[in-house]
Amino acid sequence: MGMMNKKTIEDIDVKGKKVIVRVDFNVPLDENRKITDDKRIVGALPTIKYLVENGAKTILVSHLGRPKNGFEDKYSMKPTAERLSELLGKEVVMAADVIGEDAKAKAASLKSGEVLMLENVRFHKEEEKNNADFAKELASLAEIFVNDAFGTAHRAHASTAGLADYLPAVCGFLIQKELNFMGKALANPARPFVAILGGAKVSDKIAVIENLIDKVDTLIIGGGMAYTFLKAKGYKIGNSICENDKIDLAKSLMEKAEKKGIKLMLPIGSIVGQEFKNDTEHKYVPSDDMPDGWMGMDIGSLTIEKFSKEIKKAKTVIWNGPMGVFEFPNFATGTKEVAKAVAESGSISIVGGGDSAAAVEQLGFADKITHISTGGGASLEFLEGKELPGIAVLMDKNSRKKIAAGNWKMNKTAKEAVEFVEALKPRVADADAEVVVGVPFVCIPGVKSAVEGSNIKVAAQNMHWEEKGAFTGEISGSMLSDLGVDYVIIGHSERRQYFAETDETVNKKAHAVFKYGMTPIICVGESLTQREQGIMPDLIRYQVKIALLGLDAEQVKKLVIAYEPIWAIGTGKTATNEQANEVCAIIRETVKSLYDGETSDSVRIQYGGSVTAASAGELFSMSDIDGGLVGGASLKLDDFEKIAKYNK
Ligand SMILES: Nc1ncnc2c1ncn2[C@@H]1O[C@H](COP(=O)(O)OP(=O)(O)OP(=O)(O)O)[C@@H](O)[C@H]1O
Ligand SMILES: O=C(O)[C@H](O)COP(=O)(O)O
Repeated sequence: MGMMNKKTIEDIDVKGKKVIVRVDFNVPLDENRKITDDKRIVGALPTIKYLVENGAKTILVSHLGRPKNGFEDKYSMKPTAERLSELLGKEVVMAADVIGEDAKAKAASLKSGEVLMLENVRFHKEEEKNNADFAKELASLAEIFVNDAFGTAHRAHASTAGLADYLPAVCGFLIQKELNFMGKALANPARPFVAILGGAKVSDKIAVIENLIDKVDTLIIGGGMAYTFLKAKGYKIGNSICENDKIDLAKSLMEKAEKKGIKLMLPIGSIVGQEFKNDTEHKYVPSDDMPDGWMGMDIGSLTIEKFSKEIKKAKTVIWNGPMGVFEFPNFATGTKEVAKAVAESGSISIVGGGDSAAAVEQLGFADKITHISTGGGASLEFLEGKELPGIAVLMDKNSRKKIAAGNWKMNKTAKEAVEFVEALKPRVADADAEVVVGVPFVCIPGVKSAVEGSNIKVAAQNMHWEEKGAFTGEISGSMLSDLGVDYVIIGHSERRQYFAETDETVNKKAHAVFKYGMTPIICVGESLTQREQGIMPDLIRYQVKIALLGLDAEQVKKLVIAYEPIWAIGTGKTATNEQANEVCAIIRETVKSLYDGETSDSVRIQYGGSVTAASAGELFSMSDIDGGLVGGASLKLDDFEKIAKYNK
């Protein structure tokens, strides 16, 4: 999940800021240094245009080719700057160096909305060494680092990873797209999930197979690596490409697939040739009758039919590696037909890898593929489940720990409360969410000692803001903190409705809760009438603003805000996931407008209102919902356990 929840350029304020963007402008050039394929420059346009339109001072950095001796004109980024200028319809300033005086001067004089292209970052050998001083020099040109070069994200170089040691790091739209599609396909695929692996050698794709075999429903294996598997099954494979030292591995992978009920499909026949060249004599042979002196160079028509049938049933397809020696026209049919099947499957289709991507593009299927990865090796390593350095260094979007807080309201005697939490402890010991029980005052001492040493926190359901005095029936902060209370729920709609709680008293209480070393859970929410009148957004913003008045950013980062639509409390009527998330997002946006992005990213916002064991999982996975304030369901062991373990 970590690899997918990364901050993007939309999560950071770029206006007026110097933003260094690692792009992948490693484009092919002909002998006259003319760009023969500008798709990588085109691919970076959404990010660059966003930065220009949002007033950033954009500094682009990329490598081109493999320069070995410092500056060489043939590796200059100049042609890419000129092409980008044409595509943007505006000037792109070209620096004469990377971290030299010219680059520094031009970066310093950039105005909002302008774009500067640095020279080839690989003119400095420190780039690929990820030399810290070099990364620091490069970082000194800017205030924010955006990585939008997925193709080099598997490399820990200064411009792809080192910059993040000195600058806040987010991703651009290209990398965001890679993470969304490939990350989601691997983490939570629509099923049936079919992976198609091909290419030359098993050794190139072992890690992918081992990572995918636990995730897929069907694994289709073609290309050269299929023959190692066929040999492992006891078939003769003639002169077909084979890695004899991988036979046992192939056997164990097939056994594992069998045990896990994964369908592992191999060619049932091949187009074989006598020599490894296009115009060699070739014919069809079934896999169980491969003659000596011949080598498998493509999958046969029956296999194409079998693979295509399986692909057409898929809801998610990942494909890496051609089905045959695709670069020879006589042996390209298998790859073409598989590309066609993937394009026509209507599945969420992801194609990674140089040849596979080339196949779908050359065949005109590119627009029917959901996502064609821009990275060859990078997408392979992503599919292997590896952490890519250029992604790992980016700031996490949402590292907020979910919180499952029970609000028992006026329920359970002190004895019943202790019995309940004693039973609850083992059930939630391995919960990923923070577990809190909001108990009546009289239960606090007993519950506090019962939960000692466990992961269960204790909340009070209210508190007075004064330290002490003539407030009959009230409880002060010092009394609660003396009992070791962790959280205090304030501003609950029932207290607003029955006990004259106001936004102003909520604010006073919030300050008092912090004063005594505890953390407030501040409730806000609208009535059905207010929602129907369309005043909910302004009301929520108002309630949040008054509640937080005078609190500093550090305090707000710690506290919890609970969105509780009054019409959903105790009614069995839960807000939809979208409704709940929409309001939580309004609350987060309000916090951002009052403080800053870091504070709004840190504050936890939970939903309350008829949360159940069944609804918690999806609710808590919404982007702006960080857990739940749970009434009725928190009084039932099974339900509250399931809510606390929302993701298991
Ligand atoms: N039956 C076969 N026998 C020998 N070589 C094969 C066979 N089928 C495919 N190949 C070779 O596989 C190579 C491509 O494999 P590779 O794994 O690089 O695919 P890819 O899609 O480019 O993936 P990536 O970009 O991730 O490396 C081609 O050069 C092709 O000749
Ligand atoms: O504080 C609460 O938990 C809310 O009032 C929700 O109560 P409910 O889950 O019983 O609707």
